[in-house]
Amino acid sequence: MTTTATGATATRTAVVSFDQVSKVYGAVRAVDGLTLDLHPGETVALLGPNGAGKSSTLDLLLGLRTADSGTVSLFGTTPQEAIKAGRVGAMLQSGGLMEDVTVEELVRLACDLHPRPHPVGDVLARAGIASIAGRMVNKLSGGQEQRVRFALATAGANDLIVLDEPTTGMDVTARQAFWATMREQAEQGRTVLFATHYLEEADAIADRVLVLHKGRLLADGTAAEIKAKAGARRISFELEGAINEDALRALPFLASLDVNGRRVRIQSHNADATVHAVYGLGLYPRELEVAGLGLEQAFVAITEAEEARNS
Ligand SMILES: Nc1ncnc2c1ncn2[C@@H]1O[C@H](COP(=O)(O)OP(=O)(O)OP(=O)(O)O)[C@@H](O)[C@H]1O
Repeated sequence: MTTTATGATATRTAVVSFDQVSKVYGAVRAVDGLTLDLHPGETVALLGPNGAGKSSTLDLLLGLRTADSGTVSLFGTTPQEAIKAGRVGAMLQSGGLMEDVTVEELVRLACDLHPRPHPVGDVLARAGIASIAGRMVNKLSGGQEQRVRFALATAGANDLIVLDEPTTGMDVTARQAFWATMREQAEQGRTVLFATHYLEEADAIADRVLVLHKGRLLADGTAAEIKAKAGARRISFELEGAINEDALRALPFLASLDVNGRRVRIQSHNADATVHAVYGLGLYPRELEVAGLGLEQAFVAITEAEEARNS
């Protein structure tokens, strides 16, 4: 149920819906009771350390694997039905490209197979591969291959685009062009879900971030909310003279301490109280800075806290 700006309540079908979904490989719970809904027009980043279950989640979403329990639905139907209807485009990490064809032939094939295809020329141009359209697929660089995968994922009018670490191997220019295109897709109401190891991409591009750890959802919110959830702030200053690390380590609300030469870096759960205590030690911190955590630090803090809870 959604409440609109006018206060009216409307029901909208989730683009993706996971209800208590689990996937087990032997003793490994790759996906563990995952429940979440994605909505039209959202750009969602899926973050998690190696082995967190990101690829397994995307495989379940795309119907490439079957859940051991729970239900996965896309647009209120099964993943297979949604894909058959041409509503989903995917760009996965693995999976070789057909080799003995040119880039254009491969893209044309993808367009021919799509129920709602875009013109081949548009697809090539959008993916930045018009200039290499005549090249054999087996002669491409890693970054060019990624662009071809991207073209295949956007060969038709999909409502959901699923990307597993899409910019791996792309240079900075290709990466920027890629995300500009993805933003356009989201502005047109498409839902974009991407798994990434580049936290700065999640921070810059996603309007919603899902943090997965051991197959469970640890955090779900905007990048700002995830940073706030980590609950710590960064304090940085310089000290003159010998530094007594033991005294610093005993500061209140300390989450971490790093001393490098004269520079002291602290993560604190209560920055005001920690800084006050630094002065209380009779120290005179110079070039004092207090800032929130970056997404990367928040992500590490959240997953480490979960590890500590489980150990
Ligand atoms: N086919 C499989 N057989 C057995 N175990 C598997 C299989 N696929 C994945 N796993 C295990 O399930 C867990 C989740 O793996 P998954 O590939 O989904 O994680 P990921 O978050 O995508 O990791 P990465 O960031 O390294 O790509 C891991 O412990 C992995 O070893």
